[in-house]
Amino acid sequence: MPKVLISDALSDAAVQIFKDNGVEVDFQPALGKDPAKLAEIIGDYDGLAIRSATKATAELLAKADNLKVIGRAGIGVDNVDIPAASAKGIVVMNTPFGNSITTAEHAIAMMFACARQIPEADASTRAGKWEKSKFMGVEITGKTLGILGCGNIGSVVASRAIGLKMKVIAYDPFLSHERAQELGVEKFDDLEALLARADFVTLHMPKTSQTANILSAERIAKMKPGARLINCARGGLVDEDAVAQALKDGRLAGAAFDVFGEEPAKENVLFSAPNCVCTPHLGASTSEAQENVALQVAEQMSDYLTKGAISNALNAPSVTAEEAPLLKPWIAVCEALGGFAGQVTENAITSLEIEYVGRVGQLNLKPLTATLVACLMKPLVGEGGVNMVSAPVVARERGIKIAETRKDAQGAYGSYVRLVVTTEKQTRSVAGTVFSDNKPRIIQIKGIDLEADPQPFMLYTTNNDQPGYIGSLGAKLGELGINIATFALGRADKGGEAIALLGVDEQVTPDMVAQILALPQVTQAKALKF
Ligand SMILES: NC(=O)c1ccc[n+]([C@@H]2O[C@H](COP(=O)([O-])OP(=O)(O)OC[C@H]3O[C@@H](n4cnc5c(N)ncnc54)[C@H](O)[C@@H]3O)[C@@H](O)[C@H]2O)c1
Ligand SMILES: O=C(O)[C@H](O)COP(=O)(O)O
Repeated sequence: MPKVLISDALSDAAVQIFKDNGVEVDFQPALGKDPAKLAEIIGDYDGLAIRSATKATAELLAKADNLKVIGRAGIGVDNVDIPAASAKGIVVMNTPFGNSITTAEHAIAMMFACARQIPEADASTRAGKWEKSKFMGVEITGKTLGILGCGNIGSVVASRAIGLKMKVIAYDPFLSHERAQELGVEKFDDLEALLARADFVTLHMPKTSQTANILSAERIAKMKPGARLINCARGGLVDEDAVAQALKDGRLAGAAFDVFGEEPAKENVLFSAPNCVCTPHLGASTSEAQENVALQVAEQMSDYLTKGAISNALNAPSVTAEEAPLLKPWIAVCEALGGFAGQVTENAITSLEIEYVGRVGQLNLKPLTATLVACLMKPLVGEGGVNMVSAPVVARERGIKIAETRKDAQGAYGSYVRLVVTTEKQTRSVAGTVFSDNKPRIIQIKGIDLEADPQPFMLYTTNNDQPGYIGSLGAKLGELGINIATFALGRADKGGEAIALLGVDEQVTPDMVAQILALPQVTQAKALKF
């Protein structure tokens, strides 16, 4: 039974979902704040369910020897080292929509709070001051709202703001003009032009290396005098010192921050700035959103751990629960083809062409290609160096071009996968299919037909097609104490090149390979391991 650790304050609805799906679960919500203790026990778990308090750093992941999936009950995954997770084959998934409405509502609430200084007015009233003239606010109706990042949350904010009779303008390089029109927002291509125009600016973009400090001191200086700034996206997008100074100088009339450069924010320059409303990262904190994201993440993680289905992953292709069983036998074919090619290829690979022929071409090809490439790269980069999650990136880093083609059913098998590997010196191919027993077979090597059943240990030889070879190979293996489990043969033409792919009961050692190579007809011999 797979085992999941919940190390953050997820709704306990997640616990029941895991149990109902046959997943053992440990609910330890305080662990996210105790990285040392988390590191001690992480090795016991197949899955880790988190919010933003748990930091899934490279150091933690180095100890996570059994971990297969990290599920973020929420949106932002800047607390997960995704490259480190990918390198270990850990799928990272989030719940991209579950808290969008709730967070958009918080941004709107913060806009009102800062337009009417509600927190300060509340504190003053409770203190018995009745400072009616001190808290002069502004109307929102008719004002211009500038949205930075108009994705899931930004577009909900836009629709609510339009309902409040605001004019909405948006800066988002990935927002199409059609989508902007559909949302009823005016798209700005120039961020500074938007800043000069907007009465309120609200951020809804992820924090990445491109967006960090996007509202720098220079840009804050270009905001419309008297504007108000809301950040319910991520700390680090805005220069907090510059905002505090602009509030003190009166250049900005107000600000509202839910997120901070350093969290938990026990101290921050904004806390003492005038007209600044602060909340402790509450954007997603409604019972509705927390239930949504907890249920969703528990379903997604269970589906992956028990059925191999992948959804909302940031570092792996999606596979539905319906697709997973259909893909399984073809994944085995891709493992065999990639494993074979990776072990027999001796020169630097420049390109791979993967042909999906017949019905296999109707499946989701991304996981098939990723598996094939991972198995092919393993002998080249080492067992721990690549997996299905990291394979496309590792291949790209090595300058290997990958092409996928779908072809109509053809040949005796109708449906098969053919891998063509081009190196600096030559082009070679290997093909495989699924037999009626739902097991993989290698059906062609270098254009020569054969039928080989992949085995954990194999021996591959090429030879000149002359009488006596099979006998001398069998005798040599007998002499070496190697038991033959399966024996597949093929040849191009009579007297031409012939191939043999044998399943054997134990690993053929390099010394044994040298003795096989010494047989008169042999041109190539390789010990293979799958
Ligand atoms: N305060 C909270 O509790 C809370 C809750 C949920 C989400 N968030 C945060 O809100 C942010 C937005 O979430 P979302 O679900 O809307 O994400 P999303 O991916 O749906 O939208 C983000 C948008 O930002 C845009 N973008 C990317 N780079 C940009 C750039 N350089 N300039 C302008 N726009 C850019 C993208 O095109 C996209 O449209 C994330 O950072 C998320 O972590 C915070
Ligand atoms: O990215 C998110 O989903 C939000 O920042 C919510 O974070 P939280 O789950 O820690 O409240």
